[in-house]
Amino acid sequence: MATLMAGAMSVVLYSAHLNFPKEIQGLRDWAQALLLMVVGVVIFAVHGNSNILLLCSNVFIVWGLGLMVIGTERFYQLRPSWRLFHSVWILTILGLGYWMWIKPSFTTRVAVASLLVFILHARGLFVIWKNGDNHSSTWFFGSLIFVESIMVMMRGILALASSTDVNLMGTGVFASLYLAISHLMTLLMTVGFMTVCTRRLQITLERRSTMDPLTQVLNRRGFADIYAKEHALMRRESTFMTMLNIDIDYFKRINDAHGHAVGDCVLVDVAQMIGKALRVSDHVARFGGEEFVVLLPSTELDRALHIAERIQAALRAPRVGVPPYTVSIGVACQASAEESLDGILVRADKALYSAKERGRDRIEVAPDTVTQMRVRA
Ligand SMILES: Nc1nc2c(ncn2[C@@H]2O[C@H](COP(=O)(O)OP(=O)(O)OP(=O)(O)O)[C@@H](O)[C@H]2O)c(=O)[nH]1
Repeated sequence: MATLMAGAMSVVLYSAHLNFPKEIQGLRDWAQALLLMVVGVVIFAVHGNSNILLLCSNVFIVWGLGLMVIGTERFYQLRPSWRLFHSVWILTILGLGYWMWIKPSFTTRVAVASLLVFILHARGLFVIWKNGDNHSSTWFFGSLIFVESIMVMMRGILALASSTDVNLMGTGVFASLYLAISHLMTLLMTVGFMTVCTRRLQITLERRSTMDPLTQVLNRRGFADIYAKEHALMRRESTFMTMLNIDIDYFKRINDAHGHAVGDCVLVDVAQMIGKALRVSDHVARFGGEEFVVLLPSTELDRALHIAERIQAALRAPRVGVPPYTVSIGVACQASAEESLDGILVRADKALYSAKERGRDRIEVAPDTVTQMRVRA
């Protein structure tokens, strides 16, 4: 029953894959893996004494477990290890076939199959350990695979010790425990997939709501969140911060002359070039259209002007793939924690307006900035 429910859950995973094919990878493999494992378990339940059906059942289960590893690798944006997948799959068919028909040995067969499955689990665990974040969903997912691998390893060791208890058709204590845990694990594994998937979804949605999709820098909302944090820090440590309001000159002409697609490339270019000119502690956002805002924490006017000049020079330099363009920059420095985001934005905007009025491709400082700095001094 638990296994059949896991099969039903694969539909949920598949529909999540259809909704977020790029953001959450690996879901399709996980959904297919669950279905294959369900098929394998059903065949095992009806195989009676047929070796062919037993082999088919194992092939489906190992196929499913292999796809689970591929899905986990894709989920963490790694290249899928198809070589391992195919090797384990082929070795399962050859190994089981050999010890079923050519040199029949039940315990060797179990030991070999357990080793191959253990290899797949070990790879899955390694991927999660190396790439998973320190979050309860990752721990839960990893723990399930860990328990599964321990069970499989124990079965392999017991088989090597020639214990008859590893026969899953028998009534031994270990066999019953193994079957019960395996069925439960298949169901829990779908829960594990769902928890890490939900976590990834949460991160994706948060990112979508705070990032500009075209340029991949912050949007207005994301910028406001960052500003609030920097503002609190500024109040605590009594430092300065500076805002640059950057606007592309005659952007409409670029769109008109080269088309909207090239205009979009210019916007991406601006975001990238600004990003390169900043420290990791600085923040850049696109406020819509061709207007960008940069927040420079703990930065006084002189240093901010130097950064603004560096950005202008970098953008002025000719580059392949984008038409030449310039930017105007308005600079406003915040020395008082009493001022709000809107306040400093208005001042930076006024400075930008004045740069535009005075001929563009210029940097202008908001007049109140100098007064503020003097008061502060
Ligand atoms: N390609 C592209 N263009 C955009 C986007 N958002 C706004 N625009 C265009 O940006 C142009 C802005 O034009 P204006 O506000 O007149 O400014 P400008 O031509 O840069 O002139 P100045 O700012 O005065 O130097 C408009 O033509 C908008 O259609 C976008 O996401 N992509």
